[in-house]
Amino acid sequence: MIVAYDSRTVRTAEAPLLASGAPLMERAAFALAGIVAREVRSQVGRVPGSRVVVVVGPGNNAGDALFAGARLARAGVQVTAVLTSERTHEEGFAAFRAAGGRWMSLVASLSAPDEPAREHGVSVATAVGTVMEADVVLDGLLGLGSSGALRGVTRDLVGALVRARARSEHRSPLVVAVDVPSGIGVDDGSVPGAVLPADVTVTFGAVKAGLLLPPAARLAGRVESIDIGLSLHTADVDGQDRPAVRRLTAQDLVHQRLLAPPGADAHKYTRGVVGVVAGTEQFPGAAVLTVSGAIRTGTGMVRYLGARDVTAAVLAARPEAVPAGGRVQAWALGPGISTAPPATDDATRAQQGRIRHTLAHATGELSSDVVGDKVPAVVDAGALALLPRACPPWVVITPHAGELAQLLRARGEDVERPDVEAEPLRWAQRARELTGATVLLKGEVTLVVGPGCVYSQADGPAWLATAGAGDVLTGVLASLLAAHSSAAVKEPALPARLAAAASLIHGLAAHRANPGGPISALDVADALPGTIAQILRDHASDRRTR
Ligand SMILES: NC(=O)C1=CN([C@@H]2O[C@H](COP(=O)(O)OP(=O)(O)OC[C@H]3O[C@@H](n4cnc5c(N)ncnc54)[C@H](OP(=O)(O)O)[C@@H]3O)[C@@H](O)[C@H]2O)[C@@H](O)CC1
Ligand SMILES: [K+]
Repeated sequence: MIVAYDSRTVRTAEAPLLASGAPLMERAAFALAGIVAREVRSQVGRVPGSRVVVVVGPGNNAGDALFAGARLARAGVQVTAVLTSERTHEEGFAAFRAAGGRWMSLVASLSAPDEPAREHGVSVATAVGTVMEADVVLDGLLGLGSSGALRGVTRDLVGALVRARARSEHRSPLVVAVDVPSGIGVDDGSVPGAVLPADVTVTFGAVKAGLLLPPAARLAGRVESIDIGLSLHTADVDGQDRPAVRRLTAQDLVHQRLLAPPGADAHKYTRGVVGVVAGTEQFPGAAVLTVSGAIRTGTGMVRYLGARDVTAAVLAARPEAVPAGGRVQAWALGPGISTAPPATDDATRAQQGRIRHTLAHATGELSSDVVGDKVPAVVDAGALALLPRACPPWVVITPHAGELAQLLRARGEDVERPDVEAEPLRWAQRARELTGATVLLKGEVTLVVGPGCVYSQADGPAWLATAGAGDVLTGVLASLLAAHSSAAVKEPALPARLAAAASLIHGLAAHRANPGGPISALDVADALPGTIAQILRDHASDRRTR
């Protein structure tokens, strides 16, 4: 599992070490210089004689970059620092100059106003020209201390660099962000203004939440986390150093038994029975995809409920499906059903009626003596408008940004799709507060918000943004919830973990369906069995040796 922390937690963990004189910045700069040297070597084949520019701001983030720059200069790299502020990290700057680093400043005076240096007050255009000739640029403008959009000359420089890189047809330097890409919301992953997109982010002590959260996550490139000696816990317990964001890996699916091969005494109810209410004559494919997603994830049995023609389509594609009600351990509700009640046709009205009835039982809203009535449910597409006012966490809603905005508006929030896209964490958390449900917000990076936990999964290729892919995900998630049905009702955070697991499996299946090329939703469903077999093969042995 990858875990990420907010800035307050990281600073709290740093404080005692700094007080005892632990050389945190030296450790950070040492590791940073090593990674930059490796990147330079892979870019230009050698380290001495290569060109690196460090762009630096006023604080300790600049200190990391300048000390790393000093190390690189001593290794024979031509290093130039571009200063953007009247003050910078003094010791770092002194070490950098002592190592032979060159520098220029965008401000007219740098702590010594009378010093006649031609490097003072250079134009943004001059700085951009220098950066664009480099092999690697280090973004050491701002780190944990950043607040809001970049301001002043820092904003001008970053804006000009973004434009120069977009214009440059041939080469532009590889960007290594120091701790975080400067200007992102370190804690919430927001992107309030211009940010220089990084190819690599070298982050110190712990991954910062904003590096995993959309939309900033896509500006971080590959994230390399450097251990500088902070001790932070990853456990699921309340406390100051609880992770702000988690990301599951394939290994977690096996180690946490989210995926497990059936035991010798397994039968369909131990493997889980999924009930699907999806599809109408207008959108029969959604029913096929949802049912396929559940069956191909290894569920014990799928019951399908819908109109006769849609049932025929489901059975033609998946003869294993059972076209009748009965005991169900998790529901998949809503794909292929119109999102705008009241429905104008009988078939949609019938499906909506089934969904209302199912949700009333599954959530425990209708008191019932029937054992196993309270069961997890995935609420997608057309079922979102039918969500009860208050839900337990074993109801998992799976909207995309537009659907989430619609659901929030129906609950009195003034929010549109672009607002959700700009601050997905904020709005997913708001939806959880307002509904009580676990929220899986689909996107390039999928967010899952459950009670006291946030997961961020970025596993699928961009090709996965295709019609029907969400229907398959609904089936995958219902299958996992059915396999853990009673635990998911008892443990409030388990549905969120299973939702993150479903997103991960779905993303990996998309890669497997056609590596590097176009995929259809049914291809993703068909790739699920092989993907799951691969995950179990790859990680079963390391589980045994733990
Ligand atoms: N402590 C240690 O030993 C270790 C620290 N480490 C490193 O230190 C980094 C944190 O350093 P930090 O706290 O000095 O903050 P940092 O982000 O460099 O500068 C903040 C200053 O920027 C300014 N500013 C803020 N927002 C702005 C904006 N939007 N636009 C423009 N300017 C803005 C604001 O200055 P002001 O504008 O108020 O003058 C503020 O004071 C951390 O990320 C890691 O890299 C690691 O090496 C581990 C060991
Ligand atoms: K930075």
